[in-house]
Amino acid sequence: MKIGIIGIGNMGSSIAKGLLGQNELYLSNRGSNLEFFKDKEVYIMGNRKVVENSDYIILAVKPNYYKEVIDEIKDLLENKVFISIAAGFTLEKLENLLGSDKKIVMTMPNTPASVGCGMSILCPNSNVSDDEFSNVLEIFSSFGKAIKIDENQFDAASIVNGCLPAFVDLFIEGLSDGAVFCGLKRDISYKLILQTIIGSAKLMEESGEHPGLLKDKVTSPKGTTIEGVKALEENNFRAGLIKAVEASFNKAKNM
Ligand SMILES: NC(=O)C1=CN([C@@H]2O[C@H](COP(=O)(O)OP(=O)(O)OC[C@H]3O[C@@H](n4cnc5c(N)ncnc54)[C@H](O)[C@@H]3O)[C@@H](O)[C@H]2O)C=CC1
Ligand SMILES: O=C(O)[C@@H]1CCC=N1
Repeated sequence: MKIGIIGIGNMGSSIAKGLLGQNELYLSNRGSNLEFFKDKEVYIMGNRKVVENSDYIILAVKPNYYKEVIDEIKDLLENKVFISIAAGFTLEKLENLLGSDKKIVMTMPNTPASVGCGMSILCPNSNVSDDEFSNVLEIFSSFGKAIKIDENQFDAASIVNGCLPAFVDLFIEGLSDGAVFCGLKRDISYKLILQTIIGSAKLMEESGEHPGLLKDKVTSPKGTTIEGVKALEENNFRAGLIKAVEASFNKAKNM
């Protein structure tokens, strides 16, 4: 496939790395963040040239630059598929900026894409054909898992998808601080916490069991775990998570 990516920062470079080798890749970036790609099989050029050469164009600049870049390239998008990864850009907003006749897929990937372990949600507008959408799914599957999601589910799903890595990072950092407070060496704490989180996620995925049930299997009567669970509840752990998702959701709606 001929794929163009405009904006090679955190997400653009993660996506480009996942796509290396199997596709014709056209990249552009304002500034000089393309060192990694200089000796790779990619074409580096300006924004308009990227669009001219590609069939699928991923716009990976920050949301506040979206309008500026769309104005620069929108006359070149006839019969091409425009792919958004920006927070807060609904299909309606994108159609208003690009034209309602354009082929648009709104998506939300996440940063684990950079290690081939991303999770992406995708939602096409009605101008995108089934074959074109399959190709976009294939593009996003090359750096992790990708699923189609209904437009009315997209806003809430995009918070879980896009913002969650930062929430998980805070969780890990806090757990490590607790372990260090209790005397554990920092590097050992990260090793244990990371493997335990990966293992807990895998256990839940493979067993299909409810998280409450898996928690019950760890908590013995009068044991150590239930003490920690009580402390978490007293400090509004779950209410805090609900509020965090709600706050990010409200922000996305008002961008
Ligand atoms: N960072 C994250 O966790 C996630 C970000 N996103 C979305 O991805 C998009 C990009 O975010 P990041 O990669 O974090 O930003 P970033 O700032 O790391 O990368 C953006 C890149 O675009 C370049 N750029 C700016 N204006 C340009 C222009 N006119 N032409 C060409 N290149 C230009 C910048 O030089 C920079 O390298 C945003 O819309 C964000 O909402 C989506 C999912 C997760
Ligand atoms: O907050 C941000 O800017 C990005 C968008 C989705 C996740 N993080």
